[in-house]
Parts: sequence; C-alpha cells; structure tokens
Amino acid sequence: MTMLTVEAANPYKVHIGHGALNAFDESYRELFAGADKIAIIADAQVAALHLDHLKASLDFADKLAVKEIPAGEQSKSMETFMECQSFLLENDFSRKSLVLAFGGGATGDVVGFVASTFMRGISYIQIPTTILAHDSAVGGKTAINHALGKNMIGTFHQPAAVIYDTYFLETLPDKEIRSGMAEVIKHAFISNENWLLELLAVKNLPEMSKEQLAVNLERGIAVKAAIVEEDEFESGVRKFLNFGHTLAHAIEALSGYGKITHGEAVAIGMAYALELSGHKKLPEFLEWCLFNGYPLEIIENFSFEKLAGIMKKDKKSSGGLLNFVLLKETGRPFMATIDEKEAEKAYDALRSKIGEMHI
Ligand SMILES: NC(=O)c1ccc[n+]([C@@H]2O[C@H](COP(=O)([O-])OP(=O)(O)OC[C@H]3O[C@@H](n4cnc5c(N)ncnc54)[C@H](O)[C@@H]3O)[C@@H](O)[C@H]2O)c1
Ligand SMILES: O=C(O)C(=O)C[C@@H](O)[C@H](O)[C@H](O)COP(=O)(O)O
Ligand SMILES: [Zn+2]
Repeated sequence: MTMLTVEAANPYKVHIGHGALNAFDESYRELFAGADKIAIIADAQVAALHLDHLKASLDFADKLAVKEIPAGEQSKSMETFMECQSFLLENDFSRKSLVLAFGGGATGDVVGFVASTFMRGISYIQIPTTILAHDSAVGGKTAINHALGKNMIGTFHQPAAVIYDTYFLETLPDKEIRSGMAEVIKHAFISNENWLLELLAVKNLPEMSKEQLAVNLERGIAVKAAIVEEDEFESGVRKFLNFGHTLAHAIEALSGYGKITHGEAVAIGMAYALELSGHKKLPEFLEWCLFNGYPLEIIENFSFEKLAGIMKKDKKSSGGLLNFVLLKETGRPFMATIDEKEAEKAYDALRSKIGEMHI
C-alpha cells in the first residue's frame, strides 16, 4: 500500500492499494468518532457489488445511513443532487456530519458537490471504485452537468481523504478499463515521454498485470496531485489536466451524457489536440486507440459547427474563442487560442485519418 499527501490549502492523504480500506481503522477513527452522522452515498451498481465489503471495514454502524444513486453519469443531475440534499436533511445530518462518496468519477463529482453545498459545506471522503477515478477522486473538483455543457455547475471542495482500494477494480468491465486508461495516458502525455512509450506499448489494456496497473495509477495520481498543489483553483497550470477535454466535453454533451464514456471521449479529444499540436505521436496514438477498442469512428457523427458552438462555452474559454491545451512536445503542455477555420481544418484532417483506418 502506498500513501501520498496532497498539499492543498487543506492537506489530505490519498491511500492507494489492495486493502486501502484498512486506513479507516488505522488513520480516521477520530474523524469518524467526531462525526454525529455518516452517510455512504453510493452508485447503485457499485453498491450491489461492493457495499457489504465497504461496510465491513467501517465501525460506527449506529450513525451510518446509506443512500443509493443512479449508476454512472445519470447521477450528475440536479435531480440526484436535490435527492441527496433531501436525504441528508430528512436524516438530521448537520455541519458535524461526514459523507462517503462510493463509486466512480460520476458519484465522486455529484456527492462532492452535495457535500460542498450542504449547510454551506461539510467533510467528505472519496472512496473511488474505477480506474478513471484515480483522476477524479483527487483535486476537489465537484460538478453536475447542464444540457448546455458538461460539469457546468460545481465547486472546488477538497475531500478529507481519498481511500483508493484497488480491490474494487476487479469487477470493472473492459469498457471502463479503457475509459480509465485514457485519463492515465493523458497524465503521461502532459508529463513524461518514457511513461507514454510504456503505455503505448500496451495493446490489450485488460491484460495489464495488477502490478503494472498499480504503478500506472500511482504515477497518474502523483502527476495530478503535483499540479493541484501548484494551482488548486485552476488559474494556470491546472488547465493542463484538461488536455483532450475541450472536444471531449462537447462530444459528451452532444451524444447525451453517459452515451459515450468520459475516457472514450477524452481519447478522441486527445487525438484532436495532437493533430492541432502537430505532435509526432498522433499516428501511434491512433493505432493504440484502435487496438484497445476506443470508438474513434464516432467522430463521423458530429459536425464541427455543432461541436464548436459547445466548445466556445468551455470553462477555459471566454469571448467566444476556442481554447485548447496543446503540446509543444510530450511533457510540455501549453494553452492556445485557435482560429475557428484552423480548428475546423484540423478536425477534418483527423476525421480523414480515422476514416482511412478502416475500423
Ligand atoms: N472531478 C474530477 O477531477 C474529474 C476527473 C475526471 C473525470 N471526472 C468525471 O468522472 C466521471 C467518469 O467517471 P468514471 O469513469 O469513474 O465513470 P462512472 O462513475 O460513470 O462509472 C462508470 C460505470 O462503472 C460502474 N462501476 C463503477 N465502479 C465499478 C466497479 N468497481 N465494478 C463494476 N462497475 C463499476 C458504474 O456503475 C458505472 O456504470 C465523468 O463524469 C467525468 O466528468 C471528474
Ligand atoms: O482536475 C482537473 O482539473 C481536470 O481537468 C481533470 C479532468 O480529467 C476532469 O475531467 C475534470 O472534471 C474536467 O474539469 P472541467 O473543469 O473541464 O469540467
Ligand atoms: Zn477528465
């Protein structure tokens, strides 16, 4: 098991590894004892698989209440947000209460948002259960979606701890392994060429050994934590964590949230950012996506015009400009405003390249 500290304004620890749930007993007894009530707010699918295992690692059964929310992206809605608020109020939660977010990134985002707004903010712990959540559970971004844009309603609210027990990953379907590994390779693209080369050599992600996966997750978390420590509220370098996301979020919004996974959309968004960057690894990255089953071909479904309308509302943009995270080279990200005509040309070029791959 490993542990690292995120030196945010309110520092907290990330416990990673098989058996990380033991940290509750070893490090958080006081936090739990001090809480008047504790809620587990869980993704319903994750609860069906793993709630008993989580509960077995927790004492304080007398003050525990469980709320299940819809599985995955559907939960990042105003409806689920309000249901959770009602649940906390109906069960007499207070400012001294604690919330545990149990599930993937979607659960972490909506539950973090609930915790950050309930009585103007209470403590919560992230208990991530997906590969992708190595990213989402760290850094304190919380959000729900709006029909006009992904994650448009949210806050920065750091968790009191992240307990990342890799035991939960054993039930992840291949599609979610693929989705999560897109954020891992994103962390490699923005930080380290040698790591990127190692990842590009993996032609069947579900066959990665547990050890290999653990190393990748730890590296990803270290990259993320270092950036969050430098720029917690995204006035500068934190924007680099959005590599691939300007297009990805537009694709997710246009497809209907949850129709394509976040990581699959980010993979297409990264390919586009590599095209805009003139990065030499684009052909190799497209091959990697193809081998690993990322649905690149869906790019055919979206007109640039519609995507551009949404991309102009991106949180990194203002004044109707198109802003992207690009790479001078691997490990050297920068922000760029791209002229609309140039952005469209690059989009068409990427579509042609994907079209020629005979998927
Ligand atoms: N806050 C951040 O910094 C940040 C970072 C990256 C992504 N995100 C957000 O995270 C979300 C994506 O997260 P995600 O990829 O974890 O998806 P998710 O939370 O939508 O979960 C995906 C699916 O996997 C299932 N699942 C979860 N854990 C499982 C397990 N252990 N075994 C079997 N099934 C399991 C869920 O029920 C769901 O159906 C997006 O909304 C994205 O915007 C946020
Ligand atoms: O933590 C960050 O900062 C990120 O940008 C991480 C992204 O992977 C994540 O998808 C995040 O939710 C996107 O943030 P947004 O501000 O573009 O909604
Ligand atoms: Zn992301």
